[in-house]
Amino acid sequence: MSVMHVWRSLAEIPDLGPAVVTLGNFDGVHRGHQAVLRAMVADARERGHVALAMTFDPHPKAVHDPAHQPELITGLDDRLERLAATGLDGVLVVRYTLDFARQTPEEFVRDYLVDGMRASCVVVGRDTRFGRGNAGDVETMRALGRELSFEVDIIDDACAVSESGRRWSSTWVRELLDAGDLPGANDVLGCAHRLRGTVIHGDALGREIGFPTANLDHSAGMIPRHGVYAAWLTVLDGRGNPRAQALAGERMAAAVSLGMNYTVGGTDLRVEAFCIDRDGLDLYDAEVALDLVEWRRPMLDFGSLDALVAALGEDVDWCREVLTVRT
Ligand SMILES: Cc1cc2nc3c(=O)[nH]c(=O)nc-3n(C[C@H](O)[C@H](O)[C@H](O)COP(=O)(O)O)c2cc1C
Ligand SMILES: Nc1ncnc2c1ncn2[C@@H]1O[C@H](COP(=O)(O)OP(=O)(O)O)[C@@H](O)[C@H]1O
Repeated sequence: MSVMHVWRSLAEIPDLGPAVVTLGNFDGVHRGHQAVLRAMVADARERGHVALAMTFDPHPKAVHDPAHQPELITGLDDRLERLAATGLDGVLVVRYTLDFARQTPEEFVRDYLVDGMRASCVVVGRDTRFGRGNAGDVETMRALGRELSFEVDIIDDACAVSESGRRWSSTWVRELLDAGDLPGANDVLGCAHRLRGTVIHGDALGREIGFPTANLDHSAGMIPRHGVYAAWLTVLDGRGNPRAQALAGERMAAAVSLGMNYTVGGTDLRVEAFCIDRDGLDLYDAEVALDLVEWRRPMLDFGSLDALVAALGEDVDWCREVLTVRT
């Protein structure tokens, strides 16, 4: 598989010939997104054109309405990784600003889609909106296509609906994550929900009670319902820690605790992972990913460390079993 290009500005895009182009936030790159993108890639291949997408960072809502911006399902790194898996040839990441949003629909289409990305065909949903004040819609795109000589392909609704009849959507994924329904969320996502972060120092109590936990300085991935989860921990980058780097890419079974450590008087959100059957790890400073598999129970105040330790033993047994079944 060829590597997907990632461009941060129009000026970086080389001439790759005519392109089938789509645009969107692609939050989570869920199965609806994947279906559309795969169909588009297949169509581009048939035409002998390249398949390109435009995506926005930050999320437009974060710029227009910061008070109501949604927590993104993944950070940009995971969005790009998942976009690459659909076979796209390139992605333009547009730095979304109020200035960018001020372009008229025509300016945007001419400068970005036609001159910048060389669109021979633009793929959009029925409810697409673009340009200043969201003035552009499907009809605007069709009219601009006639004027500027590109086709407009409206996404087939069949692509957008799951077997249950509900439309695939980022909102659906967020609802499932809020409910702690990880098998459900992972099904809509088409892959495990991933949290990313750097391993930092906690209170150094874990090693005393026999359950050392890698504490994450959480940097990306929507925080789902608090509680205990079975998960896979992967070291993405040792970041100067050679012992962690030696484990890079290896998936380790983990019991994850996500929330307030009430038993020890905790009042802030902690994201911690105990790697099962792995003694003597050193993960400090590494960038790690947690792929969440299943929620077990809420965070509790056990009243004593002894009771907490007993519960952790049971949690770990449960996680070991869940992760053996779901490889
Ligand atoms: C699987 C698992 C479940 C946990 N559940 C709880 C819990 O229900 N309540 C709680 O107060 N702390 C819970 N913890 C967090 C511990 O309190 C925490 O790991 C311990 O205080 C050590 O923290 P440290 O890494 O900062 O040293 C859990 C930890 C793990 C690994
Ligand atoms: N099985 C393991 N799972 C997770 N971390 C481990 C494990 N074994 C050793 N470690 C190391 O121990 C650290 C956690 O120990 P802990 O006493 O909880 O300290 P802290 O409070 O700083 O997290 C982790 O950051 C990691 O480097």
